Amino acid sequence: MRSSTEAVLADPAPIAWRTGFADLGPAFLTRLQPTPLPAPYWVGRSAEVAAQLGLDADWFASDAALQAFTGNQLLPGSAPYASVYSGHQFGVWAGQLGDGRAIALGETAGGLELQLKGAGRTPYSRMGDGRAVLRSSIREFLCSEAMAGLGVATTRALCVTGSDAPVRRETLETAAVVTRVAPSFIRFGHFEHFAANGDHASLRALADHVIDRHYPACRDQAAEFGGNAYAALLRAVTQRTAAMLAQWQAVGFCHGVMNTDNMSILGLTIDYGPFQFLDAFDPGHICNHSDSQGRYAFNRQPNVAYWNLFCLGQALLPLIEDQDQALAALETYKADFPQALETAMRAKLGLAQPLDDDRALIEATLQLLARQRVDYTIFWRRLSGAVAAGMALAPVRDLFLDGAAFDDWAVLYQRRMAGGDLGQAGARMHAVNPKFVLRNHLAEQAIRRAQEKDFSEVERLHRLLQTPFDEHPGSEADADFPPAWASSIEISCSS
Ligand SMILES: Nc1ncnc2c1ncn2[C@@H]1O[C@H](COP(=O)(O)OP(=O)(O)OP(=O)(O)O)[C@@H](O)[C@H]1O
Ligand SMILES: [Mg+2]
Repeated sequence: MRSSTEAVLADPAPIAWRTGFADLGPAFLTRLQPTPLPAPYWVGRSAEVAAQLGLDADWFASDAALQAFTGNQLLPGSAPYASVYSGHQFGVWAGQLGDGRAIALGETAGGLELQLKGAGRTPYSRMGDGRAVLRSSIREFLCSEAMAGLGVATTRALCVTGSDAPVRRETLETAAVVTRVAPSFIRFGHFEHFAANGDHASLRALADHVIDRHYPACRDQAAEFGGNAYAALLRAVTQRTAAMLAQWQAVGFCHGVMNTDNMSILGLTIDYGPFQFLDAFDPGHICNHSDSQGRYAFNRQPNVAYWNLFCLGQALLPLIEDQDQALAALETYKADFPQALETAMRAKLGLAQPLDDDRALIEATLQLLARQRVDYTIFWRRLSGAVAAGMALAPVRDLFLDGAAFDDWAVLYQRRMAGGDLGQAGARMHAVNPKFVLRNHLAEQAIRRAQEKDFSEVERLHRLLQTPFDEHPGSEADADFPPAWASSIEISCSS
């Protein structure tokens, strides 16, 4: 390892860069270098993300790549920076935050930003050490890629590297760096920052950048909002956020820290901290051990997203100028989210053509699952198999303690499915109801092995979760109920 990040890798440059967010200037970011970590090693790598970036496979396996993605050597042409944002945390204005441990390497010519999470202190670190621990980095890597495999809008993870450098949390842990990839890492909090400071010129520059780069159609849609493209932007972000929330709720994903600084302007899932995929279906489940009030409980997520969008709307108001236009843009959430969720749930049930009563059937299904705390993922997968086998519901019924309640529901479901092609319905259901999700205990097993320097479980899970709708014979244990010890796993904001 070289002692300084000033050292530049030899040609040929593995990545072509273009200017992007960084062009907005010093009000938005601070140029700086990642802080090196000693003797890094690979923990996990995504060939799929590497291919999206057009990385040469041999180079991606090289020591040069290992050093670059740990922040130990600069990639040619990269000009790293950390950006400033603010935000509301747990419903309270938190003031200035910013990339306290994420350092952007820049934007590729293909329009993807690369960011090292855990690459050292920045001017926005406040009391933090700028680092991320191996445990949370593995969770972020695996979950980003698992969400992509599920078809959920998300930032991606190229790789994780580790180092034996100690990092203090509740106990002494070791450092790791996740290389994240997304078209943009701009958050609602970036807008809130400039609005709160009354810096409307920067606010406008940021909004124009986001429209030009990511939402060009908003210029045309401005006509619907009295010529105001920023109101069209607010509506577009609202629509994407509604779509993302419907995906989360349908797949049983609990984010855990839906602060406005963790809301992507592109409607991507960002910041994999105390997240959890539901095991037993408990609508009020709180996955973040630090969330004592349950603000971010599973069933509150859709409303929190709307609350967060409202904060974004407030921040954009100096540009939108007309409060009614802003409210009209936000209003779309109230129709879009339920509509998107209903579509997703109908697909999970295998219903091809929508009928008026579907909403009632969906509600009855979720209430039944909630009352009996049935495992969410296993229920849907077994139901898919049961339908494919011609309504052979016995294995699904086995999941319920109160069989009579299941039978009552089954009458409704069978009536709804009558006359349809069950083979086709089952096939459709298998394509939307995953067999595998990154349950906490699976991540935990991979983490424990990785802490012993055995990264095979990270690799195995990563591969499995890329195609979570496939059967993967031999991986039955990964699709099974969580073991008893899983309920004792405590996931907090500490990472
Ligand atoms: N160890 C740390 N050192 C410095 N800053 C930190 C650290 N942990 C969190 N922060 C900062 O605290 C704020 C809130 O943290 P939060 O947990 O939401 O984000 P994060 O996990 O660091 O990163 P991201 O949102 O980029 O995934 C952010 O400004 C973040 O950069
Ligand atoms: Mg965050």
